[in-house]
Amino acid sequence: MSETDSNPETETEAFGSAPIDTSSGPDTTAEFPLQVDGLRKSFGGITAVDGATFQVESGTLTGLIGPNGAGKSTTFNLITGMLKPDTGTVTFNDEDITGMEPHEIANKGLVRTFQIARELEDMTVLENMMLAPKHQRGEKLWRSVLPGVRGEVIEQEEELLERVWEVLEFFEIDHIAEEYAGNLSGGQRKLLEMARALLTDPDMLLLDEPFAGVNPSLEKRLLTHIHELREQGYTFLLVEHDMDLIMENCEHVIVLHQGRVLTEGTPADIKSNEEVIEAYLGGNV
Ligand SMILES: Nc1ncnc2c1ncn2[C@@H]1O[C@H](COP(=O)(O)OP(=O)(O)OP(=O)(O)O)[C@@H](O)[C@H]1O
Repeated sequence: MSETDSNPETETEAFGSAPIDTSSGPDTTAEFPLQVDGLRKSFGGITAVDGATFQVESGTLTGLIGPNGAGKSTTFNLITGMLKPDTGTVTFNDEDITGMEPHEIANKGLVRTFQIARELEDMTVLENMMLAPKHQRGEKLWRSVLPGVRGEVIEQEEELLERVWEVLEFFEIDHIAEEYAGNLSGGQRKLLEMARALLTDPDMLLLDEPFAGVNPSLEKRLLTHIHELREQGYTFLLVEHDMDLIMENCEHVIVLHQGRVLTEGTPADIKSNEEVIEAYLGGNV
């Protein structure tokens, strides 16, 4: 068992991550890269998402909240192509992406973090990074392997490796590059998940409860990285149950209730909104 796994205190090291090369950062120009319009999805008799309409402004950390069963996960799955909507549209960077496959949507720069799959637990952090799905846009890192151009392939691998280390350093997990993913603590896994997502050169990241099971010091570190990336122009949509965390970190909050947007606004607006309080208490709105 690794030192980092057995001793969570090692996660409390000081902040100060390496700067990341923004030349491969987001290149979106849309003011509202993500637009969701009239999204609806039913499962048998249950309408999970019922006409959700909202948009996310570029370069913001926007929170998507709502009581249990409000439709947050289903909305995420509809946006990222894991589910197809019954009606409604999802637009990303001014392109209609409704009904596209998850990998096509990821290739467009809209990426969600994924838990480290079981089969990746027996691989090191570095191997996990090397196996992360690569972005095809601009073919920056991962052009197809053409027979007879060995030099070019080696060059691309070196380029990828350089980028991998850059991202590992940014998330301050370069020192555990040789550690097996299965030995990581909950928080370190989350950092690796986000590092893998960043390697795909996204414009926008969808984070579904990224702080679940994360100790407070690593939570702070994750948040620091998210804010740094946001300042570099990345856009975030965050589903999170911890209301204090949402209120302290998001500049805009969208409240889902019974599959549709109940209200949205600044954290201060949301905190004092009677309808929101009632929705969370289970009252009728
Ligand atoms: N695959 C499915 N089949 C049947 N019902 C589903 C399915 N997925 C979601 N639902 C139902 O749709 C509604 C919305 O669920 P969803 O998971 O999207 O809400 P949520 O806001 O993410 O909830 P939570 O905060 O509890 O995770 C719930 O009533 C849920 O039971």
